[in-house]
Amino acid sequence: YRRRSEKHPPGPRSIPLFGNTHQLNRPSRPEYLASLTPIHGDVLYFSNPVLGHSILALNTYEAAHDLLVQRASIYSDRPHSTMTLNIDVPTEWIITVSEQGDMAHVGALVEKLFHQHIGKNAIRDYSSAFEEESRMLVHRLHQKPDTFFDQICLAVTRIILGVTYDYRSVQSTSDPVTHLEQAVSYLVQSILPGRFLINVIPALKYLPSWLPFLGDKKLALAWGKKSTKLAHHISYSQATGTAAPSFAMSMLEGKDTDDENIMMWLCASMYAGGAETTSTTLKWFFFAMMRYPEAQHTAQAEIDQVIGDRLPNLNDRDRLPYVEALIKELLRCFIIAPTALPHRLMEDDHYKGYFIPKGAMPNSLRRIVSISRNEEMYPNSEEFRPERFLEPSTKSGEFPMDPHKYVFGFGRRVCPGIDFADASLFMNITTILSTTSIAPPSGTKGSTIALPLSQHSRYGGSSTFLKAEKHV
Ligand code: HEM
Repeated sequence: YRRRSEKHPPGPRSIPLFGNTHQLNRPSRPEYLASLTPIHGDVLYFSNPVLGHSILALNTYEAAHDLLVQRASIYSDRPHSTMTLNIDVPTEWIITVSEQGDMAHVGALVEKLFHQHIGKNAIRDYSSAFEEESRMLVHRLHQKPDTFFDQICLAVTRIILGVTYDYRSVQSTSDPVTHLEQAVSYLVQSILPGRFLINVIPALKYLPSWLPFLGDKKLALAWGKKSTKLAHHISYSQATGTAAPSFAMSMLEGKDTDDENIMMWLCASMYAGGAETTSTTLKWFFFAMMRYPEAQHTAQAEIDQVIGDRLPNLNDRDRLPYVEALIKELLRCFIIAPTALPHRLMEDDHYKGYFIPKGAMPNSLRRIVSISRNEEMYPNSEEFRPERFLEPSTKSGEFPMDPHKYVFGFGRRVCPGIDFADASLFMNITTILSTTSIAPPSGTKGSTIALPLSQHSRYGGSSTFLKAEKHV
């Protein structure tokens, strides 16, 4: 009775009994949410009273910080996903979606081991690997510039598998290991709140998949076949990489856990969390350099002046403020995880006078994108302008917020690979810029990249990238 009489945050009109979570199940979800914000404000609520399923969209940095960071102790769970379990994703993949309750000890291990092995201090240990891989990438790019998509995937795969398993045998873009990102994309889609009916009504998994409304189950089975096939390659690489120091090796030798399943989860999470995210950001980098040649030239001039003829290394970072600003602008403009991963509220809560029930998913629906397009913080936010991070933003007199503060998520589930990703982006971008000019394919004009920034980058993500790629 209490729960019914309390007021939830505002949201669109709901259907009696069934609420309105079904309204989110549409391909144009970000656009739909954007259209609701001016009407209902920055915290939107969607619910399904019958199934006890509710989703909270947080569209400002303040709201995301207040709930996911300040109240992290109750907002750090992950929702259960029947779709994920049903697609038969091998258990190694599930760490990123594990609920805190029964997996609390794993959550603590994630924090400890990732921090220890890929945190700020540990990155220095891998500096030569980052440098070597970025140089090899440039070498391959110069030989086959038209295959840059594949070469980026190969470079990112090699560095992650190298650091994780000391597995360095992936030599070519035809090695199926470089395409594991497909499995990751299935996993990410399978946990999106409201995306699949089977996540809302788990019992549907017991019904035969030929029933007309069970498309989700059929899809899950089809995805499952593909993911399992791809994930076998991870086990293969794990079996071969044992001699030299690596993330896997130090876990095998350490005393933190002797549960091999957990070790596998943690290792696979490195790839699951780090591969597609980093490679998609690098692909957007190529796009940005073609579309904004002036930013490319300014960065190259800075590198030439500061570094001269030698190749860059991680120690050069502090002396390259424009390159640093360019990476921030890349992360801000091309949000590759626009809705991040969903969190789950572990007990009833109140925020700004509204009641939020236990189990609600304060998903980052649109929050990351909407924060990055805040006009007060980033005037002319649709423009790609690295300079904005080198000067105070005109209205507030302060420097604009560093996108690292929101692009990698919030609170206890914040991306543990943030320093790793940052080092990898810096090394690849600086090495490419110091040796290579990026231009649209010869025979075409720069203007053939017809899409204005706003149309293809607003909602980011790799699928959006693929749409943009066709136009390029
Ligand atoms: C540009 C690169 C990257 C971006 C934009 C990114 C972004 C994110 C985001 C938004 C989340 C969800 C945070 C939340 O729920 O609040 C996440 C989680 C995660 N990321 Fe990253 N990430 C990147 C690179 C990496 C790398 C390089 C690794 C590892 C080597 C990694 C490992 C992970 C893991 C394991 C999680 C799950 C953490 C958990 O559930 O507790 N990520 N990342």
